[in-house]
Amino acid sequence: MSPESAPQRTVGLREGGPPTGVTTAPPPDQRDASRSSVSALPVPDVIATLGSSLRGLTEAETAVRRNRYGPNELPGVSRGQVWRRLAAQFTDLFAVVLLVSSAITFLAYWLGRPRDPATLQLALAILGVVLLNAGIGFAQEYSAERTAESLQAMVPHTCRVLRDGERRELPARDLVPGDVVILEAGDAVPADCRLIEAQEAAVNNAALTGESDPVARVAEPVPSGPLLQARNCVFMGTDLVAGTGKAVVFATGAATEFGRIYRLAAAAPRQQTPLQRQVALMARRVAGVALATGAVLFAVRVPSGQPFVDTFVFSLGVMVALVPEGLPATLSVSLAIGVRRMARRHALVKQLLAVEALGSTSVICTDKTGTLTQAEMTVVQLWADGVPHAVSGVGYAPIGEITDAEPVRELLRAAALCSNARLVPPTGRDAWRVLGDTTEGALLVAARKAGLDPAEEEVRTPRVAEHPFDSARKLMSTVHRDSDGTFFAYVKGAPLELLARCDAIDRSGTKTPLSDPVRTQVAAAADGMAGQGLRVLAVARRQAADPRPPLEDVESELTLLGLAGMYDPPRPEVREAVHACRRAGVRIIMVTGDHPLTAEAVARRVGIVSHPAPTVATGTQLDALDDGGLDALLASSGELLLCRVSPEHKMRVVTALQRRGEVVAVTGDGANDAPALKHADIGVAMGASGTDVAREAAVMVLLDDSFASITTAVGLGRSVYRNIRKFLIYLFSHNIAELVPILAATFAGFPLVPITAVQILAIDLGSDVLPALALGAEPMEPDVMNSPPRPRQERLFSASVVGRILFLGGIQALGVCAVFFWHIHASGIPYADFTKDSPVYREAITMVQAGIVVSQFFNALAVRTDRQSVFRAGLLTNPWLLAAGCFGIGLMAAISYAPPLQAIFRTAPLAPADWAVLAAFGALLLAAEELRKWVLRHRRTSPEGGRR
Ligand SMILES: Nc1ncnc2c1ncn2[C@@H]1O[C@H](COP(=O)(O)OP(=O)(O)OP(=O)(O)O)[C@@H](O)[C@H]1O
Repeated sequence: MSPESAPQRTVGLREGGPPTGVTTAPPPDQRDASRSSVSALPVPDVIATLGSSLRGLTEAETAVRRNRYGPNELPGVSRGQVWRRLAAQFTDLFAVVLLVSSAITFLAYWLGRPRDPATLQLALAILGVVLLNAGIGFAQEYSAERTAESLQAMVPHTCRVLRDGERRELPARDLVPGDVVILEAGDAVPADCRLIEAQEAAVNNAALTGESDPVARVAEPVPSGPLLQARNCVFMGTDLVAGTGKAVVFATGAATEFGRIYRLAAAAPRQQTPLQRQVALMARRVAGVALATGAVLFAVRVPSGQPFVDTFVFSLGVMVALVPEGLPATLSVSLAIGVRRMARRHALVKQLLAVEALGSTSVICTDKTGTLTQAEMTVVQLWADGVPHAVSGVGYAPIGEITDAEPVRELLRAAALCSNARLVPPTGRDAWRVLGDTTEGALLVAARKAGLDPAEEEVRTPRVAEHPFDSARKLMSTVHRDSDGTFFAYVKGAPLELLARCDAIDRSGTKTPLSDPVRTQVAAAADGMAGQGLRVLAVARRQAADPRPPLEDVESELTLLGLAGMYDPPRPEVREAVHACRRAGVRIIMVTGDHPLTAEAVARRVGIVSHPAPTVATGTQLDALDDGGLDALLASSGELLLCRVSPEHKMRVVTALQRRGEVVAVTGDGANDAPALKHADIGVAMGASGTDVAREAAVMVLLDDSFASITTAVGLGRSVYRNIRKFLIYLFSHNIAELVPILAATFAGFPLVPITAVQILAIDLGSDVLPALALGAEPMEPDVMNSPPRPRQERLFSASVVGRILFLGGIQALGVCAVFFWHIHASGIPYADFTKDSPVYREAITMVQAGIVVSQFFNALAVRTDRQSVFRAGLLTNPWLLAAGCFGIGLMAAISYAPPLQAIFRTAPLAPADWAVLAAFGALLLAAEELRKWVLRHRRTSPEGGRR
């Protein structure tokens, strides 16, 4: 190969990085060809192809390549996004409306003759609102994103590299194709590499394949085939779990296999959550109403001879008053509180709005192993030579009783040889551990209980080839060289799948043809174990003609050695969580790769199944159904188990459920679960055992992997939604109290406004914010899981919510109109004689502002319950709310009495009798609400459907 052609081939091995204009990426077929040739070429040729050498690259060459291929980073973590996110805060509809209003007000101030400082104040105040909201929104999103980033930080920060023949430690992002990296057990692989040296190397490919069993790696060339299966390649995001090696990098950053999956997952559009949709809709409507009202007022006042600029600023002020400024911040803070509460209960939510979607979750599709069970397998039953044998002992400690019958020993010897897990003895006070797949770990434990030493067996009959486990085939096989030079293949896997590939059975060491009655007997033995909730594996053997037989040859004409049944205890907390879901009308569908009988037994143990005959469908049955059939299956039964399914089935089921209008939460741990996780309303990944690709695709990560944490999160999600509804009613009702007096004054021909825009902003951003936040942080109500999930179509602004806003806002508006006009009329001054500085006018507008603040205090108490009396719920149960209300009244008192604030707000000091009148109005509001709730409680049905 000529040196000039080398870099060209290298480019062909990656897709990311900035274009150079020197060499272009070859077409996909050539690219794929060069990718697979990486594994097929002898070491010297690979190194030459990649334009490198055994001494690594030179510094000069790496500089050129870094420029050409860019840093070895996954897309999406670049800092540039931060600015885009910040800018996005200003493009939301609230922000745009407010920014335009502020700009126009500035213009009005500038053009005004004389310039009115009140106009400038208003412009600045509106701008302040936008900046404040954007700042809060950005800070929250950014911190949530940082959490997500740190979760997926699996690409190592540093790595050891040979450069100019010297060993160096470098940031992993500096790696380029052609670099030679040095790997040791425990290292995360920093890029996609071809091994050029390997001593006993094994990797854990869980991040890419979802299978956590360590697989052996070699440096020799292997036949071309799927790159991910090449035994001489190691990939970014995976770990070297044993041995050492040197490897030459052939793909970095986005061009790696991990990068490809990552990009695929990122490309699938994330579903909008119900609240996102509703808030967007509401924002549009409110902005529309605000604009229309401003325009109407302008149109009414200009012909009546009011100064043009004044009228314009006044109309704008009303418009701004109508936009609920505090809403976005309150909404995010309330959701953030939900996120924090969930994190405390082991559920880490990556997106704020997912908190609320959790609250409307109507179906949870859950895995079995690890989520419902403890993922701690113990072989408790064996079946060999036609006889069942019990195994005693618990956990991974190889202590327990087992028969020493030869067929059992041979069964366990084969199972142990065909395993990649490792058993780690306790160090200090911790227990025995399994490194790798727990199913295989359990088999190793059983082998040791039978007196076998798996390591010794491996030395006596070394492994020469392996066909790793995959959940579609449900089998794994290895080929070994026996001491006499013959080759044997050992295969283990799901009983039915394996039995179909057997034509003989081992009878006391003799190969006997597998007759149909014996086949039935084996299947019955497997079903018997599965029926007890055991995970069952069959083990078989065959002699192999050569050391590397193709898969079809290895996994055919096998001799069955027996069955192993392992118990995985249910998580103790799951039963109660399942019960809570039942009460809450949340359907649970178990989706598992395991045997239907095992699945059913486990489902019964944790309470998912109580019916004598639940609906059980296998992956094969799902394949036979068209979309209509699948819809019918999902509609037909409450208790449904989907068994022997693949991640593709999971995706299909999620889509079908969503078609039926369900809000679906789905769990997943493998990389190939990513599409289903992304597509679901709530993708739930496992924090302890899942892959990072799954964690990236999911919106929620369970730190403890337990199903119970999903249920808790659903409860908290519901509670957040209720709280959001409370503060929406609270915030919107006072908007009516602000708007109605303005309209009343306009239509009554009063020349001035009963409340100024700056006063309104003081309410919206001063006295109202803290009570709204306190409402958003109300503790979870005990009955939150007693009602069915909110229908997906249910509007946040349902008829009952809008009705309540109008009811509460109407009473407030009546009150403030009454105090305003009573003040004005009691003075006896004609309307036309009022100016902005008339003392009576200043008193009247102070009364209006204070009237709203005081009635909002009572309003906050009233909205805490839907139907129940607030006195029964306890007036003091949310002390933050009382404190926040008192703060608001204190702030209002300062605005009324402190001279500097009086100057800004044009207010006047109120007399004690004035406060008493306002308090009486507030109490009236609370009494009216109590009456409404009483009527509601004594009617048989209510739109709130039995809630508090
Ligand atoms: N390491 C393994 N080697 C061989 N066969 C295995 C191995 N692990 C599992 N099996 C077999 O394949 C079947 C399916 O396993 P798989 O891991 O795909 O299920 P799963 O979806 O992860 O199950 P769960 O829902 O319990 O998490 C098992 O029932 C078992 O019979």
